[in-house]
Amino acid sequence: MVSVNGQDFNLQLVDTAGQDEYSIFPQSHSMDIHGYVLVYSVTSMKSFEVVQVLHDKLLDMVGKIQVPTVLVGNKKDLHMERVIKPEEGKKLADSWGAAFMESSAKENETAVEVFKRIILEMEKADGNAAPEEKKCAVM
Ligand SMILES: Nc1nc2c(ncn2[C@@H]2O[C@H](COP(=O)(O)OP(=O)(O)OP(=O)(O)O)[C@@H](O)[C@H]2O)c(=O)[nH]1
Repeated sequence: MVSVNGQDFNLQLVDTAGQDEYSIFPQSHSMDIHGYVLVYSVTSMKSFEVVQVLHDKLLDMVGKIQVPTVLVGNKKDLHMERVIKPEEGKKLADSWGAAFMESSAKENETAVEVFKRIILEMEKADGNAAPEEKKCAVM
């Protein structure tokens, strides 16, 4: 349960198995899913390329030009190993019409923030017409 703007959201999370750009994206990943969190590592150019391929596949699968998405650059605590600048992540997210943030799984606070952001994106897509409590499925 996550609270955003005084409203409680029941989040149901679906984690994908490790993906690479060649893996098939099962149709089930588009059924009953309201928003997507795409995560790359700021220490890996490969992962940054893979999220771009995954995003393309995702749009193909859901058949829309935009879906509520948050692009997350994770491992921001690894300063010495960083290869992707925040501006590059932001630019990519902007090109998708998605929200962007950087996080560290080592900081609980940024992890919670990711879920708050995807709820806001889903709300935006939903036109903010909100019943008392919502169920959201996030992948
Ligand atoms: N320093 C640091 N390490 C992290 C962070 N997030 C994940 N890791 C480490 O990165 C490794 C992979 O993390 P996972 O959570 O298994 O990554 P994943 O993308 O779910 O992996 P698969 O889906 O199994 O491919 C683990 O050793 C984590 O401890 C982070 O924010 N900072």
